[in-house]
Amino acid sequence: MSDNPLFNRMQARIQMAKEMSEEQKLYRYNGVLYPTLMCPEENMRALDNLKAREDDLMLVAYPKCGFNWMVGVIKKIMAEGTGDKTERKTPPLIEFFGPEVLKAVEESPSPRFLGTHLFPDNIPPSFYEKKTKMMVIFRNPKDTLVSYYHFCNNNPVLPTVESWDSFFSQFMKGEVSWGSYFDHALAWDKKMDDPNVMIVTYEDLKQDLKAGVHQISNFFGFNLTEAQVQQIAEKSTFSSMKENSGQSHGNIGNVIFRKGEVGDWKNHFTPEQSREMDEAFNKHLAGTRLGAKMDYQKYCQ
Ligand SMILES: Nc1ncnc2c1ncn2[C@@H]1O[C@H](COP(=O)(O)OS(=O)(=O)O)[C@@H](OP(=O)(O)O)[C@H]1O
Repeated sequence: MSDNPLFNRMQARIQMAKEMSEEQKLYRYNGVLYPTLMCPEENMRALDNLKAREDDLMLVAYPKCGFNWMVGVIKKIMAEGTGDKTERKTPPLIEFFGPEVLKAVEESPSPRFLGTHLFPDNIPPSFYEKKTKMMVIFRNPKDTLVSYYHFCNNNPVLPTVESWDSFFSQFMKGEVSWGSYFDHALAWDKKMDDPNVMIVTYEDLKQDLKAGVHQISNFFGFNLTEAQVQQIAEKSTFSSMKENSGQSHGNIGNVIFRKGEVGDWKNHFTPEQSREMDEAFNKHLAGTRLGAKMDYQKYCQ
């Protein structure tokens, strides 16, 4: 037993997962697949009662697009920007909360840091009503798929993947937890003019993390010094976050912080699968602003 109740809860869920069949590990809520143990129906229903605040910081990501990376970055920005360096261990995913945690979140002081993998239309409406600032991180679909494949293979609360080929097909059909990558991307593309939404890409952040930290802190209204930005960027590299992942995430840390690279898809995709993804990208995202921002040709071809 760890002295961190969150790690213990995760361990308990892993134990429960061992007693479940593979089919039981996912269920559908409003037509979309979710992991049964992490976001049961009770959690999803409880979200109807979550009241957003104007000064909440909201992080949104389709699974495996760099959510945990940005959790690290935003926590550090908040610590520097507010001067409150208390280490908060609660993972900010609102769909993992459940009624009890939600109650505590309702009572916690501003600014609150929240996050989600939910499709934009399934985020509680009060976030839009309150004009809460939402930062969205996207990653190229080929590396996202590879990262998702490894995550499913190594996370006992998710169904074990039968094979690379079968996971590839499931992802392309949107038959994975939180639904279709392309549906998420298209929905966010339509919100790119919203001044309360900022979309960043994993690849741009890999290229220049310092510029990214600047951009993110400005978006959330924190005016950091050059030295603070520099220090946050240094502590948020893949190697430094992986090194600290036991502390920050417990046993699952090694699974989340796997490789942290752009282009690992080249080690997994067959030429045929690569073509299939290119076609899907062209069909859904070519000609969109988000599609252009992703620079698919540079990172996926
Ligand atoms: N600091 C840093 N720099 C670069 N890349 C990083 C960093 N932190 C996490 N990662 C990589 O992000 C991938 C995990 O994505 P998520 O955190 O969104 O996963 S989750 O859906 O919330 O479980 C996963 O990608 P893969 O390594 O390709 O699997 C992580 O390694």
